[in-house]
Amino acid sequence: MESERAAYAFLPQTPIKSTDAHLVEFSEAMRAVAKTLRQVAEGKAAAQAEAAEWKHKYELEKAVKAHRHNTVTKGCSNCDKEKLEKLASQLTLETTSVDPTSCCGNHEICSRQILQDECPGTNKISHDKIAARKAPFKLSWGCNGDNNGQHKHDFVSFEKGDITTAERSNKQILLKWESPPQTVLFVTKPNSNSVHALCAEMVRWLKEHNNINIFVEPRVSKELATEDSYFNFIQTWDNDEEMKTLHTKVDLIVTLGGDGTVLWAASLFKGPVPPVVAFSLGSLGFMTPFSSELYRECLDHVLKRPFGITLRSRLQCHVIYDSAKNEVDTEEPILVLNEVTIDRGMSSYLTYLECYCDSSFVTRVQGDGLIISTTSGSTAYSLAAGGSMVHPQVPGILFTPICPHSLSFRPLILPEYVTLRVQVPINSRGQAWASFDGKGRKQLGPGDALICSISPWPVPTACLVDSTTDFLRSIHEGLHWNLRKSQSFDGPVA
Ligand SMILES: NC(=O)c1ccc[n+]([C@@H]2O[C@H](COP(=O)([O-])OP(=O)(O)OC[C@H]3O[C@@H](n4cnc5c(N)ncnc54)[C@H](O)[C@@H]3O)[C@@H](O)[C@H]2O)c1
Ligand SMILES: Nc1ncnc2c1ncn2[C@@H]1O[C@H](COP(=O)(O)OP(=O)(O)OP(=O)(O)O)[C@@H](O)[C@H]1O
Repeated sequence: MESERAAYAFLPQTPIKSTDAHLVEFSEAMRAVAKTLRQVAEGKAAAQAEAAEWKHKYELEKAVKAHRHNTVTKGCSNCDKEKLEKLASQLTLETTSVDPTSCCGNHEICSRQILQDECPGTNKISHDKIAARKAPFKLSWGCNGDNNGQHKHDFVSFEKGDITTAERSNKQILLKWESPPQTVLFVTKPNSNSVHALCAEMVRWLKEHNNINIFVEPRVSKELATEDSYFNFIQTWDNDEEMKTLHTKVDLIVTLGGDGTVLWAASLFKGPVPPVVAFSLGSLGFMTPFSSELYRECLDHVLKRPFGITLRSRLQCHVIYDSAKNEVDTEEPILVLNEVTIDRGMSSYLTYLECYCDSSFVTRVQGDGLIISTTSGSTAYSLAAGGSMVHPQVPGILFTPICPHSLSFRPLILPEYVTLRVQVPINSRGQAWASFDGKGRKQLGPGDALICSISPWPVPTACLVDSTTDFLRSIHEGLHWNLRKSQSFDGPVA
């Protein structure tokens, strides 16, 4: 404070003409020094006050514990209110009025009540002291002032200005029907006799045992109808417009196949997706935890009881062509459950891509290409290109180069709320190709770009046990993660 006063005292002694730039600068600098000195002094005072308060709290707690110990060891039959009041009055911290009926359950003093931070009462001085120290603030989610009203109370709570992540967002999500599901959509791997036979069997069983309405893809509808007129009750769709309304009719999706069938089922839904129960009839089956042999028990369970789901985020991708950049983009986004890949396709040239994250430049990719993956896709192509395996409930986007011609291009994981732009530079030698969950290739020429961000429509997949158990089981049993012979017992002792 002395130094600050000296700095201010010095200011009037230096008459400044507004034309004298050096002196103006000097005077500004002096003001800055004065301000910093004041802040340091205030900081020190605040730290001392806080330390004193903590010491005080500690002493108070000690006194309360000692009192409690005495009362318990003496076997008191009633809460010693008088003693407690005396003890509280000796303390400078504000105390709550102690309600003997609420604290006397065990005839002990409720120290938590005494030590509460915000406690209305009569000790005005100490209350003011606490209020002055604690500047209230709010944090909100939303970027660039765009408050879209999407609050994430499940992840961070801001009680009284204290940031806490005690409430985690990755708790297992449970799906509980409020009224019984009535309609099931079957999505099946094509060209497989065993899948076809199982589909027919499951449809029969669901109709006869649960009176469920059934939807199947047009191809399967034709197959079943020609096979047996019994299946005439099965419904399907005739065109894309009808397909777009499927989510309003279907309660549950059953997939029979491998991971590709789950990807296919997800791709039928450009918006909300009903819960998916994935039966394993493929080879790897990373996302297909249910055994087809136990389909009766499994379907009975998911139709009648609450079950765990994994909310698998999807990426929504837009291709912006240089030739059409002035036109309004009317194309619907392409939604992917695994990843979008931008690679060199048939070209033998190096892919050259410029990448941006929101408005920041990320890097140039010079190699075979780039994978932008969801966390569900982290165990697919991204894994093969050296990306990390990520639990599907982790909110993030993976940025994994394919064979980069660079010694230091490590894969990244970015937060889920960013928008990525991958652009083929105008001076690029060749073309690039984008593919979506390994399908639907689109050519990108110089100046064309791909924009992607997390879609608001995730794919809820039913868990066999829970998200984490299922994920670990898949990496162990499907990918044989970290499989190694165990070290023998005998050998040198460390
Ligand atoms: N080099 C590679 O590893 C490579 C190359 C191209 C495509 N793919 C992956 O194939 C996917 C398309 O799958 P498909 O079944 O239609 O094609 P596919 O029949 O070629 O199968 C690819 C393999 O990837 C597995 N797979 C798919 N999604 C997975 C996931 N999320 N986690 C773990 N494994 C997964 C499948 O089980 C299958 O064994 C693409 O999205 C891409 O991720 C991988
Ligand atoms: N209903 C469908 N219509 C058209 N194509 C489909 C359908 N279901 C799956 N496919 C395609 O069939 C291919 C094989 O399917 P899938 O991946 O499910 O079987 P798999 O390869 O035997 O199993 P896994 O992926 O577990 O190794 C995939 O490319 C997938 O896109």
